[in-house]
Amino acid sequence: MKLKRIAYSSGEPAGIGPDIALYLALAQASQPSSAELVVLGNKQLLQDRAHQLGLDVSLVEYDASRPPQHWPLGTLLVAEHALAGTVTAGELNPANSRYVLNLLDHACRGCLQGEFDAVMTGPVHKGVINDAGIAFSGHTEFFAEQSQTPQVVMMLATPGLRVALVTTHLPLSQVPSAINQPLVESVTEIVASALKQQFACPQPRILMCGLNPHAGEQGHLGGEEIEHIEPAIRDLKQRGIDVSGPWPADTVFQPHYLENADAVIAMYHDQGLPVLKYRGFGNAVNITLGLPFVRTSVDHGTALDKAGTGAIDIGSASYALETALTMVTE
Ligand SMILES: NC(=O)C1=CN([C@@H]2O[C@H](COP(=O)(O)OP(=O)(O)OC[C@H]3O[C@@H](n4cnc5c(N)ncnc54)[C@H](O)[C@@H]3O)[C@@H](O)[C@H]2O)C=CC1
Ligand SMILES: NCC(=O)COP(=O)(O)O
Repeated sequence: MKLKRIAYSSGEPAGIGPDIALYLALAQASQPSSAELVVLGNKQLLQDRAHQLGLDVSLVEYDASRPPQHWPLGTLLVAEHALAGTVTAGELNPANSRYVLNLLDHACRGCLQGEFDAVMTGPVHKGVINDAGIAFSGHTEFFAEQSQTPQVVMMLATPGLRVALVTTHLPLSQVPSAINQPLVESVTEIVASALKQQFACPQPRILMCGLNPHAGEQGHLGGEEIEHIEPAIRDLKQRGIDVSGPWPADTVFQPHYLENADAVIAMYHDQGLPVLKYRGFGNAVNITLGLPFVRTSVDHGTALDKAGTGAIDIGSASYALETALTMVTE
């Protein structure tokens, strides 16, 4: 079988994204025999970080014209991108924001054009990218826009729980007006189809959260359930999708409900993700559903306080890599 070529965009240079690449190169479990990992990043930065961490990693320049191959433990293949400013672990420098975006551009273009079979993203710092004058709300939205995909879905998964979101990086004040019946339906359809095709759930069972406390309490605590979410559920059921709700979010995340479900759909970021991270932080993956390519990501952020210290956990990165590989080989 042909080896898969997976891109790892190493993200914010002052964060732990580069450290993750170095530790992955040294971890047997993270060197799958069926894939070649290409780190999109900067060789000097990786060399400096390896030195800071006391790691012995051999950096090899990536050549896109050569077929993927299996590299020995301790070797890291690097697709070179130039930095614009100095990098100090833990200290953000807006001068490097364009570099971060260049990594994502390469990843997206490479996946669309067949250079890469999938991308796993390292963490970026959304704030510093915006500080540099570049509007950016997240990888999810960036990859959707770059690949001209009108609707994608953010789903995080850890063993025993998958949580997908109707809205992603939106100020809380804008969430209620963003929720409407067509959006709830299209998100649910993407989740149901991905569960079937990419996650081996032949008959996906989906639990849908309400937006308001107690799912609106029959309209006494908010009207979005009656106006948008319930009609969407009725339509989806008529189309054969096994979805129930709207459930109060403080009820549905109980084992009693979750044990009979393949995914929960939450209405907004902080309704679903804290539960997911409480259950599986460090052993969870973020997946963008609906893109024309496979994109997975770590479940955490830039961890600026840990960059260059060696006190990091690469569990989520390993899981994200493994998930990407499973998704491209299925
Ligand atoms: N996939 C991505 O690109 C994501 C990026 N972010 C960005 O990260 C930035 C910082 O976000 P925070 O809320 O501080 O979350 P964070 O995940 O960076 O850090 C929260 C805490 O967890 C620790 N931590 C995180 N990952 C760790 C790891 N692998 N090993 C050991 N400790 C780890 C950190 O040291 C910190 O104490 C924000 O700008 C945010 O936008 C946040 C989530 C995902
Ligand atoms: N909390 C997860 C998160 O915000 C990651 O977003 P994205 O950069 O993957 O879109």
